[in-house]
Amino acid sequence: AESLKEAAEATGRFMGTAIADGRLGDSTYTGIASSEFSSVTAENVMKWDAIQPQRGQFNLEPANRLMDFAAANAQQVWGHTLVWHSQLPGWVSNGGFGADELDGIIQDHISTVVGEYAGEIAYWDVVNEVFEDDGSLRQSVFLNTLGDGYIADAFRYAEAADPSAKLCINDYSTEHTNAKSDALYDLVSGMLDQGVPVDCVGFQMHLILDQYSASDIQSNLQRFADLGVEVVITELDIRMDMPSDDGKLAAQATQYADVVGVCVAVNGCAGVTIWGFGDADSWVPGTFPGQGAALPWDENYQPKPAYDGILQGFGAA
Ligand SMILES: OC[C@H]1CNC[C@@H](O)[C@@H]1O[C@@H]1O[C@H](CO)[C@@H](O[C@@H]2O[C@H](CO)[C@@H](O[C@@H]3O[C@H](CO)[C@@H](O)[C@H](O)[C@H]3O)[C@H](O)[C@H]2O)[C@H](O)[C@H]1O
Repeated sequence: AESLKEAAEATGRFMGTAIADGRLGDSTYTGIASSEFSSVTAENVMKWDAIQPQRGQFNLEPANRLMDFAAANAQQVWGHTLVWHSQLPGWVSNGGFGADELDGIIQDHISTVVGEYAGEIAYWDVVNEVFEDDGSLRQSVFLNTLGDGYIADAFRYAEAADPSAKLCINDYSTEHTNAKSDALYDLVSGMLDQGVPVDCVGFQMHLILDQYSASDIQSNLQRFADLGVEVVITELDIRMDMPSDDGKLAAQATQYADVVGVCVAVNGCAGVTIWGFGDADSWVPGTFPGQGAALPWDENYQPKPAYDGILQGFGAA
């Protein structure tokens, strides 16, 4: 295979990346983004604080830039994200709205944003990170004002706005079998029983070098796929303690191969998206001081051993 997207395509899957809006004017960046990936996710510009910064004021230009880029490169677009406790503008998080008004605000946000791109965005992260690591529902203005019904309602609003889009619930630290993935499993199977239009489950997979079990990740994802929903790896990166060295980079390549290989082994795993592709654009160093080098291209957009690891995971190297 000449590229990651071709390797993925050969297995009937997509290969995606998060796109940093600020890089779309950089030809080295866009060269890789257009040639290696068949799917793109907005890293930030489709989040509530960016797309509806003030009530009723929708800022679509940055999102449209991504839509235009994807259209020009025949790429699928993954919408990220509609209802999330983080990157929420103050007018929502501190609005002090009653239940009916907040419910209306969520419905208006979803119908406007999803409606704007109806038929153009293939997948949406409808709700993001609704659980705490212990499996309890995360405290948020949504849960505290509306109760847990806000989750199913968000899916119904998205379905009404674009029946053609696949609607996903997305979270992190759910790749292994644990209290959080068990709670997610119970929520998804419960919603399916109630006829809530959940089409897919996104596993972010912000992993740490050498801290994973491929066999456990595989059986965990398979149990979700056995519910009849698609499973997707949505934000993959594998961070290491800096400085990196040849041994760590080789281990990282093996870990990328194993994780991508899990997606290939799981019937119902639709694709893999990495959370950016160049270490210079990664969120990791800013959030985890002393850690980094999490992505398949280095600071100078040169491919790392991890690039071949991903090809290997798709059975192309
Ligand atoms: O945290 C990693 C993942 C976890 N899963 C959900 C997924 O959405 C999340 O992505 C990360 O989500 C983070 C916020 O939670 C993003 O970080 C934000 O990214 C934004 C856009 O670049 C930053 O906002 C800019 O900040 C600048 C200086 O502070 C301002 O000048 C800009 O106006 C402002 O847009 C925020 O500070 C920064 O916190 C990361 O880029 C993004 O990679």
